[in-house]
Amino acid sequence: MSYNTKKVSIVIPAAGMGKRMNKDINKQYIELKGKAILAWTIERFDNNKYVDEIIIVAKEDEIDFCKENIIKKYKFKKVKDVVAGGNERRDSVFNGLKKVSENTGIVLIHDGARPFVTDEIINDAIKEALQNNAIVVGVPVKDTIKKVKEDNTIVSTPNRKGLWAVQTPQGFSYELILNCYNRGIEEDIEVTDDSMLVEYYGHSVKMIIGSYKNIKITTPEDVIIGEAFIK
Ligand SMILES: Nc1ccn([C@@H]2O[C@H](COP(=O)(O)OP(=O)(O)OP(=O)(O)O)[C@@H](O)[C@H]2O)c(=O)n1
Ligand SMILES: C[C@](O)(CO)[C@H](O)COP(=O)(O)O
Repeated sequence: MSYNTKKVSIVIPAAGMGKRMNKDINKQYIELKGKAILAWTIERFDNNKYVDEIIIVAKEDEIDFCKENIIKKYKFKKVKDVVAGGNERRDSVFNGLKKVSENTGIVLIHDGARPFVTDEIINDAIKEALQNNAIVVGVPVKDTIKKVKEDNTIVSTPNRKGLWAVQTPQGFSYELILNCYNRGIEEDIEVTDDSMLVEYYGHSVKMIIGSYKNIKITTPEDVIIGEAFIK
């Protein structure tokens, strides 16, 4: 599949500190069933028939380790480059976007810490991004969500009906996401995902269904869960 005969590129931010994991190794390199989390994640995209290139964003001091122990070890074919990340996820994604080939049509941005993404979700994200220019993957929340003040006083309880837990991949036309990132970084807009920036600049973004298994490995409990259903 191509976007008007243009490429489908993937940016995988994997340059975080993993502070909430509270381990002495970066969570991307924790192994599930003997394989690093980041390797599982990259493999999903390297094996996808529509993906043309992959850009990995790693911590500056982990680039060589990543190249040797992940990219070379697992013989990934589509990884074009491993670039240095930044202080925030936003900065890391921007560094990755700048390395994407110019003739790219669609970019999917996917957390390195989400190794459970399926080929079906990837295909759906590419297809929907082709049609809608901007999409995010998510699932309807299962718990009641409350807005709480710093003194733990409950402010409000939004209607659960319209609330979704957002995941990745998040997919965009390359021109759109690069333009929003150029502006957002320049204006120092703080975001926790990529879609926020596209929404901030007034563009419509479509939600598509992901999977409750497409979790982000964030805290130690997630490793226990992940070990159970990685495959
Ligand atoms: N400066 C950063 C921060 C995060 N990420 C990546 O973005 C994804 C989602 O971020 P998160 O789960 O928050 O990772 P960390 O920031 O490492 O976690 P923590 O907040 O616990 O430190 C991860 O794959 C992480 O490696 C990144 O590339 N660059
Ligand atoms: C992008 C994301 O995974 C969507 O849920 C999430 O916002 C990343 O947040 P983090 O704090 O960088 O893990």
